[in-house]
Amino acid sequence: MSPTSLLIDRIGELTTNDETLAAGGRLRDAAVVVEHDRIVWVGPAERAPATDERFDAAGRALLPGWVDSHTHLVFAGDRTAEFEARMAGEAYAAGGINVTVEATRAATDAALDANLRRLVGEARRGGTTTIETKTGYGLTVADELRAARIAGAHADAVTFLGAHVVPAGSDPAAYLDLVTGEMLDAVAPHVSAVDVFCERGAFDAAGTARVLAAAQARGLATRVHGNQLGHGPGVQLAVAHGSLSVDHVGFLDDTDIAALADSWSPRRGGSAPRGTVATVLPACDLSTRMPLAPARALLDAGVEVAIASNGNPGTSYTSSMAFCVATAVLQMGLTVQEAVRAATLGGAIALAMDEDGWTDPRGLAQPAVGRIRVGARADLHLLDAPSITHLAYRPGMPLTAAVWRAGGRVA
Ligand SMILES: N=CN[C@@H](CCC(=O)O)C(=O)O
Ligand SMILES: [Zn+2]
Repeated sequence: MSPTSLLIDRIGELTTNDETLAAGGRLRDAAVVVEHDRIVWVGPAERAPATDERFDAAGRALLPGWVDSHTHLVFAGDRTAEFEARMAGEAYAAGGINVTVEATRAATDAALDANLRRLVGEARRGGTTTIETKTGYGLTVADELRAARIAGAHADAVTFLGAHVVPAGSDPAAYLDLVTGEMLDAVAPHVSAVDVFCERGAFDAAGTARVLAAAQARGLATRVHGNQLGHGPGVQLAVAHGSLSVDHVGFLDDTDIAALADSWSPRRGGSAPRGTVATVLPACDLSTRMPLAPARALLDAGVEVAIASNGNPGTSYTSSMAFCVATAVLQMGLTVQEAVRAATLGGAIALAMDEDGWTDPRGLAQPAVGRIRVGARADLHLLDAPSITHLAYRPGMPLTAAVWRAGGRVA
């Protein structure tokens, strides 16, 4: 029996993120053919091959599904009161994390699983087809292990964030020993990367370096939450350790931007085979009333930038990548094309997952998502709009018309 093939045609504007297909990666009056979970043909609609099924895009815009490379969705409880206090003028502090830790530890496996399923479902309905999520609200060996297992049932990539904060009542030195030893050993088989919150009130430079080294010793990729609440050593440590991404990047000086840019320069020194992605989190910047990360300056310097939701109950309770893209355009000075690329291919480069879902700790895997081209996973997002420009031109409007993930319709 021949495989079922689906033709999506009459695409008014196709954003591919593939410069080899067209200048700027955009095609007009295009078509895409999907077989099973893969894209098998991309080109002008009038040359499309015959297929078993057809979907009429009716002149609307098609783009890759969002790749949300930074979320914290294994949690229980909510932090409405903290948010209200912040909107009344209180500053965000890392300590609020412990409120969610307490609620998460008290929750049943079933409750955590149901909440994660709900949030991933919300994300999918908004066009997200690849999602990373982190542990980090358990902070005991058993609770982190359970978070990693539950995360693995719903997310495409799972990151260990035992080094989120030192849990209330723990000795900082003993906790760092635990995170880099027994906890990491327990969680390692269930995660593809290790993250650390390098910030005042969380982990300092020495602690961060220890976490990154321990992860690398176990062959795991690394990421850093860096420069979120003030200037700090997070960006420099991430680059020095060859981390796949450093996320938040709100407070950067020229040397931070230069270090990130150098990491992507073909002339760079050091042993890391590729650069560190700067992941900006616009919804978080707004929700914490922090300055928006300098995404424009990062792009201008030649840094690979990703946009992610940072979905979590404390600093960014949203999974809307469309909102993040609109904010990046309207407030951070990106063009719509730059923002869409950062929220799709940028995230895929940050995750560095190959087609089997394996994360290359050195970041050299060719991402199977984030692009519309032959061989890519068929993760497609149809807008109820003629172009991606409408994502920023009509901010806040429900523009997702259809979503396919690995060839299957999910919204
Ligand atoms: N910065 C550290 N972690 C999260 C916040 C977690 C929380 O406040 O619950 C973040 O990325 O913003
Ligand atoms: Zn985060």
